[in-house]
Amino acid sequence: MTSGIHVTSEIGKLKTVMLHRPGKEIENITPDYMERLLFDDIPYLPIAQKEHDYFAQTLRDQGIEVIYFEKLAAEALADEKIRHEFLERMIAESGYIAGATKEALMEYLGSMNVQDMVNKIIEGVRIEDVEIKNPDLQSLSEDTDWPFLMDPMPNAYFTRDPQASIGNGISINRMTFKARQRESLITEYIIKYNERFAGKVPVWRDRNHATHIEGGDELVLSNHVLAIGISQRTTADAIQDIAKNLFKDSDYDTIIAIHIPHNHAMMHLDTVFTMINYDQFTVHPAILDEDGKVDNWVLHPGKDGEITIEHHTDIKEVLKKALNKSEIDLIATGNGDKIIAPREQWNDGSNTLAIAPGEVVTYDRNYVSNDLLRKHGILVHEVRSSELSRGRGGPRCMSCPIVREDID
Ligand SMILES: NC(=O)NCCC[C@H](N)C(=O)O
Repeated sequence: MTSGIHVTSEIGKLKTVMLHRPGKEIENITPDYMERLLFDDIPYLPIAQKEHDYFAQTLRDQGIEVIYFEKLAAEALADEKIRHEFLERMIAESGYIAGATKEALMEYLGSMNVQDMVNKIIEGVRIEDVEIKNPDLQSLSEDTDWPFLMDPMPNAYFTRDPQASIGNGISINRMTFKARQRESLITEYIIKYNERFAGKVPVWRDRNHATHIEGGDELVLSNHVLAIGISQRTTADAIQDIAKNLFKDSDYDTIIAIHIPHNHAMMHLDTVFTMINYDQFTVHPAILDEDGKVDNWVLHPGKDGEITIEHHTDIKEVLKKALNKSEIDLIATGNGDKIIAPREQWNDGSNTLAIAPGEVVTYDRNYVSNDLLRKHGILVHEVRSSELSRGRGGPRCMSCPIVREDID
């Protein structure tokens, strides 16, 4: 076991990764709740789990240590006092700060063994799960059209987003939609109390903010350069805020903020742009204009804690300069075809997980993009994707690197 976090690139040999195996939370999605829960369809859980196990095994077969979010959480919450404090906060963030429902939830979840408690919180608590002994006005007037006292977290298998490993530290994210906001409370406890991380991981930005940032937008291009999407999920002011902290306390001195369309299909930068080698990236053509340009701003530390901001549109030139490369190979999703590119992007054809320079894990269904990657010299490990892809995230979204080897 390696302690702490060490991620100084998107592509350094992956040593340890955090996943979450989808559980019963997936079966708490119905057509009426899909939009609120950020799904477009209902995955078939047994197959989704099989596909996820295949993904985890593909990583293990490459010598990567796989650790699980839900297990790290249970370990972090072993102490009764910490567990009590966590439950109070989790229940408060689920809508019950005080009163009969809060007390009933405390009793119900507090009486479980810690792993069952964590799993149940992720799964969601239904109204009939809990007995409210002395009902109060809040519990009596509860909206019974909504079946949950505590909403399920079906997006928990996208471990990329609630946090992001950057250097030896982490950003614990204030997420945009209510459906995902409580996921990063679990991260907060893992980082604070799991002995693997406790006291060893600087938090570059915590979740106590009104402005939003999500891990799918945070790309670690090198040991001093980040790319961060200005997207549906990450706001420009949150980027400026994390920049201030990173420029002061870390080795990061360059942030390329890339503006992408603000929509569900392209919710994060990593759904349209990923790094797969020292000088190679996947890119969905829809983020570029007809001249291949995209608005981006490069942030650097200025004088007296100020930040300098330069506007650019030529992303190739910006990447060349930031990464000190003479050429950059941008590989178009679906080979840039009008039909294939959006179809494969929708199923995360751009969402590659690099496990070493020039070596990636991708969904098997994006065969045009995968073949193109191979033609560009990339080693591609395909994983199964019929059910997992229904949540709108691919191998990068489903993984949070904890340790990578440094690159030269
Ligand atoms: N990094 C990513 O792009 N993650 C995919 C998240 C999908 C999830 N259904 C969401 O809407 O947040």
